[in-house]
Order: sequence, then C-alpha cells, then structure tokens
Amino acid sequence: MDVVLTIAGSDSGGGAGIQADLKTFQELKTFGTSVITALTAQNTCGVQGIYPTTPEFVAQQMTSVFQDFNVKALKTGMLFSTEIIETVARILQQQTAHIIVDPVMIAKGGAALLQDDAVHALNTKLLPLATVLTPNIPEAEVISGVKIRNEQDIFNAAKRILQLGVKCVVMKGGHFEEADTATDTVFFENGSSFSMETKRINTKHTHGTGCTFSSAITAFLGRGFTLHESIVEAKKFVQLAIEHPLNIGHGHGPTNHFAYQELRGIYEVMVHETK
Ligand SMILES: Nc1ncnc2c1ncn2[C@@H]1O[C@H](COP(=O)(O)OP(=O)(O)OP(=O)(O)O)[C@@H](O)[C@H]1O
Ligand SMILES: Cc1ncc(COP(=O)(O)O)c(N)n1
Repeated sequence: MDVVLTIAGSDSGGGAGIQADLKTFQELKTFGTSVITALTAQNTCGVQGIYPTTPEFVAQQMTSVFQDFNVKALKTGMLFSTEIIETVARILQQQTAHIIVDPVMIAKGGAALLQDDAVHALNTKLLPLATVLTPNIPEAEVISGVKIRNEQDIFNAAKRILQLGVKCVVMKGGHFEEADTATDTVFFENGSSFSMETKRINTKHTHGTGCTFSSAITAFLGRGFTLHESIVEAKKFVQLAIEHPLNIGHGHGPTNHFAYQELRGIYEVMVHETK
C-alpha cells in the first residue's frame, strides 16, 4: 500500500481541501495521511470563517507522519501564511517524496486562503522543492508576474515559473470560461511540453476541482506512475468528477469523487505533444 500525504486546509463542506484530497486518495487506492494547516467553516455557498493552525503544530503533525510512514508523494494546498509556508518548506527539504504544490490563493466564493504577503515565501522557499506546480490562471499570474490573456502569455508565465526551480508546471485552463474545451498545458524544465484537452462541462458544481486534480496527480505518482501518465490520468479523474455531479448543497457543489472508479476511468483526454 502506497502512502501519500496532503498538507492543506480543512473544508467543513467536504468538497475541497483535506476532505477532497483524502477522498481522491482513497478512490485511487492509496493510503492518505494529512497535515491540517487551517480549519475553515465553509460550505458550497462560501467560506464563513478561517482558524489557522500554529506553525509549531503544523511541524508537529508533519513530524508524526514522517517518523512513522514512508511517504511516496505529497501535495500542499491551502497554506495560509508566510510562517506556515516556511515551516512546511523547512521540513520538506529533508524529504525525498514527490512534492506537488497546488498554490491555493482564493476560494471560488472570493475568500482569501493565502495572505498577500505569503507569495514571496511560496516562490522562494516552497517552489524550488516542487516536482509539480498546478496553478490556475490567476494564481499563475500572481506567481509569475505575467498577465495572461492568450497562449503566448501562458508560455511566458510558465517559463518564469520554471525559473523559480519548479520541475514541471501544469497551467490549468479551468478559468477560461468562454472556451468550449478545458485545456491544461504542461511544461517541463527540459523545455518539452504537452497540452491536455477535454470537453468543458457547463456546470456550477466545480468546488474543489483544483484540490481533486492535484491530489489525483499525487496518488498516481505515489503509486509509481510516470509524471506524464500521472498528470493525464488525473485530468481524466477530475473530468469524470465534474461531468457527473452529485448535486449537493445550494451553491457551487462538490465534484463526484466516485465517478472515476464507477466508470472504470473511461474517458479519452486529447493529448497534444508540442516538442
Ligand atoms: N467546467 C469545466 N469542465 C471541464 N473541466 C474543468 C472545468 N473547470 C475546470 N476544469 C478542469 O479542472 C481542473 C482544475 O482546474 P481549475 O482551473 O478549476 O482549478 P482551480 O481554480 O485551482 O480549482 P479550485 O480552486 O476550485 O480548487 C483542470 O484540469 C481544469 O481544466
Ligand atoms: C480548505 C480549502 N482549500 C482549497 C479550496 C479551494 O477550492 P475552491 O476554489 O473550489 O473553493 C477551498 N475552498 N478550501
């Protein structure tokens, strides 16, 4: 049994954060462990409150997990503050597991899940350790300092992000709402890249899509899939989860973490190798 870890915030509504990550890990036949960086009082309508964990207690949770388990891959989600990022990065420096960083900044409803002054610590302390970074378009703009309006901007932003020390960046296209596809573009440090295209689903039930996608990459990497296979298979997982919603809650509902197993992972992602 491969052990994986999520270092993220708790979503009391169960659709994003730690809860989405553990559901994804379980569906993908890995053993999920967790380090909680913050509690959120949250549901499908928004975030009603945030109660961050102290950096010392984040460190204590990480030590408990690493002392006992051989963690094959781990992801970070909501990290909230400079102090928590610095603590997480300091402990991760001693680890050999694949590190997937989902740079969670703002919840779908608009609540800030990362303090503005924490971007510097993210860029300088955590990103140099990352195997994979999975920004959405607004997050990629903040990290790279490049305004993104078209494909060339995506390329320029990705290049800047790779210069921060990230080995692979997945630029997620979920926020291009006018497109009829949901296309993510993947760039590697060696200069190669590919894009993944799926049908865009017209739905409001997209709460936790980014958490689900990055935890699926983590689970596949933890099981020993290659980086390329893990990213494409995770795209399939999130596509099926969005395409077959559970219709829970009164706002932006969660995705369906059961769908990938129930449909035996059957979905064709269009992959275009660009180099
Ligand atoms: N309407 C949609 N139809 C199909 N795929 C989508 C849709 N919206 C997002 N995706 C896919 O979901 C994944 C997550 O992308 P997205 O840009 O939504 O991340 P995010 O904004 O970080 O998510 P979140 O903040 O909700 O956790 C990507 O693979 C993206 O292409
Ligand atoms: C604890 C936590 N982590 C991440 C998200 C991002 O998800 P979304 O952008 O869908 O609100 C969230 N809302 N809550």
